[in-house]
Amino acid sequence: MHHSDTDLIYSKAHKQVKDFAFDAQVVEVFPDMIARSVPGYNTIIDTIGRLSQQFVQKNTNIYDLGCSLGAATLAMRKGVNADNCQIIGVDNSADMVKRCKMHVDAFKGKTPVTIVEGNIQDIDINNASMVVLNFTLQFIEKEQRQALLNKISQGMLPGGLLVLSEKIAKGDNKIDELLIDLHHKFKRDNGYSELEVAQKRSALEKVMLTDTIEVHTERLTNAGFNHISPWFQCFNFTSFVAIK
Ligand SMILES: Nc1ncnc2c1ncn2[C@@H]1O[C@H](C[S@+](CC[C@H]([NH3+])C(=O)[O-])CC(=O)[O-])[C@@H](O)[C@H]1O
Ligand SMILES: O=C(O)C(=O)Cc1ccccc1
Repeated sequence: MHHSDTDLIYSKAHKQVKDFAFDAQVVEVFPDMIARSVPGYNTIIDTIGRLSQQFVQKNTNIYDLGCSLGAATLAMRKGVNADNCQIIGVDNSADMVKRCKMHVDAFKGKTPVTIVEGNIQDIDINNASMVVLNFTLQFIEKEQRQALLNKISQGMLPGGLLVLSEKIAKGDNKIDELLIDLHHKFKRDNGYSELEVAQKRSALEKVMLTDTIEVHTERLTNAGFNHISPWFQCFNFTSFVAIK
């Protein structure tokens, strides 16, 4: 197992910082990278587990879209009490999927899990009582986000729950500067250097585009969710619940 490896990807100066990608190098250090980079990540994963106890209905499907190494999948497999359910985790990074399958196989649970390599925009969503988009929508082209949420909503049952976690923007320059600065200080406190923070920021610039809480709420409303609210925010990281 390599999941305690330290993220040193941006520790040396790069002549040119390439766009961020979920390749083998990132997969190797991903648990360390995400825990040191996303404030509240462990709280959000634990809460997804708790929500699965409450919202998953018997004889239904549960989706973890952009599952990476399966942290939310494993939290839900622990949490689900309902009978005859299955969890489907999807990721389009072959390196992630390979390692995710190892994580899933390393533990046992009564709810079966299938990890699929694919684009979440192409897969079929049906009979779903819970869907997780934990920091995944932010990597989808902005013009394609509404269509994806519509498809998810159409595959969900009444009373079903979507958890949507995203890095957000406030649309107020002063506040955005403050929240980004707090996030960078958080990363500095977790051992990243100024250089690492700066190079990661430029690697993400073109591939991870943020929306405001208002834009996310409007999209979820348009997609047909009936009850929508942020339930978590730390700096510029927010998680929403949306109930069908
Ligand atoms: N179109 C796509 N189709 C499928 N997968 C995609 C797509 N675009 C990006 N991904 C995948 O979405 C994941 C985003 S990480 C999610 C963390 C996880 N949810 C966690 O709870 O630990 C978030 C982050 O690193 O900030 C990566 O594994 C990508 O390969
Ligand atoms: O590292 C950052 O600055 C982030 O915004 C979060 C993140 C975490 C892991 C992969 C990509 C982005």
